[in-house]
Amino acid sequence: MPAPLAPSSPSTATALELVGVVRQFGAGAKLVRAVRGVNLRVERGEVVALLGPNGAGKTTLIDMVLGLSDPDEGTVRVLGRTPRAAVAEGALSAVLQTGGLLADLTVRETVEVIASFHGVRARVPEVLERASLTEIARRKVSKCSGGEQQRVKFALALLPDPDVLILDEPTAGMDVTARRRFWDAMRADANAGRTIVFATHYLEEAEQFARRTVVLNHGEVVADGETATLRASLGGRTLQATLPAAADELLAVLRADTAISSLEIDAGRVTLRAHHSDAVAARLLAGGATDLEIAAPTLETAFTALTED
Ligand SMILES: Nc1ncnc2c1ncn2[C@@H]1O[C@H](COP(=O)(O)OP(=O)(O)OP(=O)(O)O)[C@@H](O)[C@H]1O
Repeated sequence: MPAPLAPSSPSTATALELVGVVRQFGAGAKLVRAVRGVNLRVERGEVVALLGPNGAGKTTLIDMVLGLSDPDEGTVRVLGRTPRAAVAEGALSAVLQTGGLLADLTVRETVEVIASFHGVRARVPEVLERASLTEIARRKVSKCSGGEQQRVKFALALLPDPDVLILDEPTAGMDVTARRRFWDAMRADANAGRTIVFATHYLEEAEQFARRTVVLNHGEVVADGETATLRASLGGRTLQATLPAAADELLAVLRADTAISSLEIDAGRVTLRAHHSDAVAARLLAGGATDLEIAAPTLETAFTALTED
């Protein structure tokens, strides 16, 4: 008889493994299929962006990864164990959109209270530093900006020194400077080898911060790959040019070109998206168009192409 498999140790197990995960709400005519059979594997040390429009299922998925709810079908494993076991061991923690802080405590007091709870008071100075909170440690939470409060939550999530950190739209509502400060703190942390999965609406956050992006739409994974590859393969290039006075013939040629995925005209200027941009550019110039501009694809165009219904 083969020996039973030993449970994989946290240091070697896959950080995150979702197999056939389904989660539904309601019933009958009101049935919402929020997550429809998601398979996802994240290795240790990866930084992954979870991107998707409103209602795509990101929060539902994250809640299951954290053990806050159970899948109707399928399994979720974090470091080879159930999410709740991973949380209990301090191997998994999160920065969530919801969940309040106590307004009357200072930043330091807040972190100290939770550190005592975890039995890790010695980590307080390091964690304050990592979340860029040392300078405002004596400020009351009620006086902190939204961005600063999110960094307090980030500090709390770091207290158990988790192997896997999950963030659900951590910078929602922050201004550009606050977002940059938040991600600077996060980047330093990711470089130290933590596995990070974050949901975001901000495409540039995925581009700047995550090597890998998973796009979710209607509860399904519609793309999963290197962020840069995803952008290049799906976005095409954007070309803009001023049309000549008599442009009918040129436009007819462009409209018949299957390599051109969109074409708009505004005030005599044509904007189009195309995969074979050099050939399209040559066609535009041969047809008398002027002031040609070619822009590299952005993740935004890729994202739109993937999630447009
Ligand atoms: N408790 C619930 N009861 C009923 N429907 C729900 C519940 N929670 C989520 N849903 C529905 O499930 C779908 C997915 O929602 P979810 O919050 O996971 O999306 P999301 O990608 O996180 O969206 P957002 O970016 O707006 O936060 C939506 O249609 C939502 O209305």
